[in-house]
Amino acid sequence: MSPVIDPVVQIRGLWSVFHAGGEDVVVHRDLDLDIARGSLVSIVGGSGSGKTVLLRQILGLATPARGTVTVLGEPASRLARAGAATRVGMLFQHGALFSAFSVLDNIALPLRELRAFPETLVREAALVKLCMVGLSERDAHKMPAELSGGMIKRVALARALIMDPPLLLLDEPTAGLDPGSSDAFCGLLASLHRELGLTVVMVTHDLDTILELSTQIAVVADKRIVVSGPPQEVLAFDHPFVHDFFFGGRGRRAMTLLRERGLSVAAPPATAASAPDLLAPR
Ligand SMILES: Nc1ncnc2c1ncn2[C@@H]1O[C@H](COP(=O)(O)OP(=O)(O)OP(=O)(O)O)[C@@H](O)[C@H]1O
Repeated sequence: MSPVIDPVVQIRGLWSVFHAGGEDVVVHRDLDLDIARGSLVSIVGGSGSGKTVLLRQILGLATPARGTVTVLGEPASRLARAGAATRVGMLFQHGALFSAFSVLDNIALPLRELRAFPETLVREAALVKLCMVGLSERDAHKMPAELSGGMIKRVALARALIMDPPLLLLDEPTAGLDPGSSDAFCGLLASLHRELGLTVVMVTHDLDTILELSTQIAVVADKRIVVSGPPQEVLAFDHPFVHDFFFGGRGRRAMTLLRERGLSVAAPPATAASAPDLLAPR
């Protein structure tokens, strides 16, 4: 893995260990990862491989048993303190909205909690973010129970972005969405990434999303990052997880779908060795 200049996230020698049933469970062993400014990174790996724990380490919500996690030049543990929302926005997989609050109040919450700005400014900022995620002012006073799954994700995204953080973390952003809503949400992420110059890190199993959006893919296997780099490089990497995930049945279907949608993707190869041909240069 070649070092990244000026990384937004830099992880070195990370060990994540939990104590369960009287035993130590090692989830990450000596894991390294660099995330470059402005990249859109998908973290992939098998179920239980430690992807969500890795996001929690980046957020400073989990404590490394060993190693360092540096985010925007500071130890991640500092992010867990007040003011974190100005630096990192997080969309949790089950990041439910507060059901008793309107859409606008849900979005405004992190800003309002600071008690630093007048109410008119808070509401104006929330309205800007509401429109930024493709909702309209008509939606502002709706309650969460009145929203579709795709709208809920958009409101949660607007809330994550309320403080204009340079780094956005997403845990399974398209889980539970129908294919149409999932495509629309991917389109929104792509345009926000482009227009706001955000660094985006997402954990996802959704191959369409990974192949369509990622500038970098990081693969968690064997308790570490076994490969991290541009999609072409990762798809060519010889590892059983990479082979099964990208070239198993699901992977081939995703590649075919993307080709049908006009994304330049060559026919799946017989072996991973010819993977660099799969994706056109981005
Ligand atoms: N607080 C905790 N205490 C004990 N074990 C934990 C804790 N948090 C996570 N784990 C364990 O760490 C391992 C990795 O969990 P994690 O949720 O990161 O996996 P994942 O790769 O995100 O999986 P999935 O794709 O299924 O969501 C699992 O075995 C899980 O049981």
